[in-house]
Amino acid sequence: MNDFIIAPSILSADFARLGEEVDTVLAAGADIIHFDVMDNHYVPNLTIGPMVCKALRKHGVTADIDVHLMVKPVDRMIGDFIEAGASIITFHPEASEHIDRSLQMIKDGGCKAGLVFNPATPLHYLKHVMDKVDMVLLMSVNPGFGGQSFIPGTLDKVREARALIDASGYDIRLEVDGGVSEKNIAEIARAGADTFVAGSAIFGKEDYKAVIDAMRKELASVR
Ligand SMILES: O=C(CO)[C@@H](O)[C@H](O)COP(=O)(O)O
Ligand SMILES: [Fe+2]
Repeated sequence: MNDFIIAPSILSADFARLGEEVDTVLAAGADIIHFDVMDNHYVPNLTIGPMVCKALRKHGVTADIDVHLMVKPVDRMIGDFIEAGASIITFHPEASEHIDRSLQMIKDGGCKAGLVFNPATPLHYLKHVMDKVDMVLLMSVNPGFGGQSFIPGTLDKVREARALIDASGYDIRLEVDGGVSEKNIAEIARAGADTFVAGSAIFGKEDYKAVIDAMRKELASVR
């Protein structure tokens, strides 16, 4: 895997042509696919579930699928996504009654596990589970919709999370999700992120490769 990972969010893809959209964005240079699951309960929107993940695998997608669960309760969905071919499963700690158990269920299923922090959710949920976390996902918008503006205060939180991860000694990726584009990706990387979700910035343009290339060019100036 590259040092920096670009993870297009298929929330902004054309769902009527999802398999083709995923093939196109991977051929354009994306590293992994970000898969947003919303339940109209934890967040005020409703999207896609394990059947769609499974359908993408059946379609022939071999890239990692990064499942971002915005559902409550969390645990009921974990087994279904493991079975559907998820590679990484992240969830919001406030949406789980037993964070350690949810993380362990994901790990036991052979997937990478992660916690997602909304803009106002404190990082202290990480403290006792760092050994079970492969990914920290910082939301730079409030979850529920694509196409929102990046909340600038996220940059301080990225720095704080980077310091915690480095001090832990564990191999944990730091992902940022919401309002990421070629215009701010370098600044987010400089703050310490290594994995970048971008939905509307990529799928909102005609030429996905041009956007991903522009993002890589920006990232090349960072490290
Ligand atoms: O999880 C979410 C939204 O809740 C995201 O993954 C969005 O899909 C990102 O979309 P853009 O802000 O990049 O358009
Ligand atoms: Fe997401």
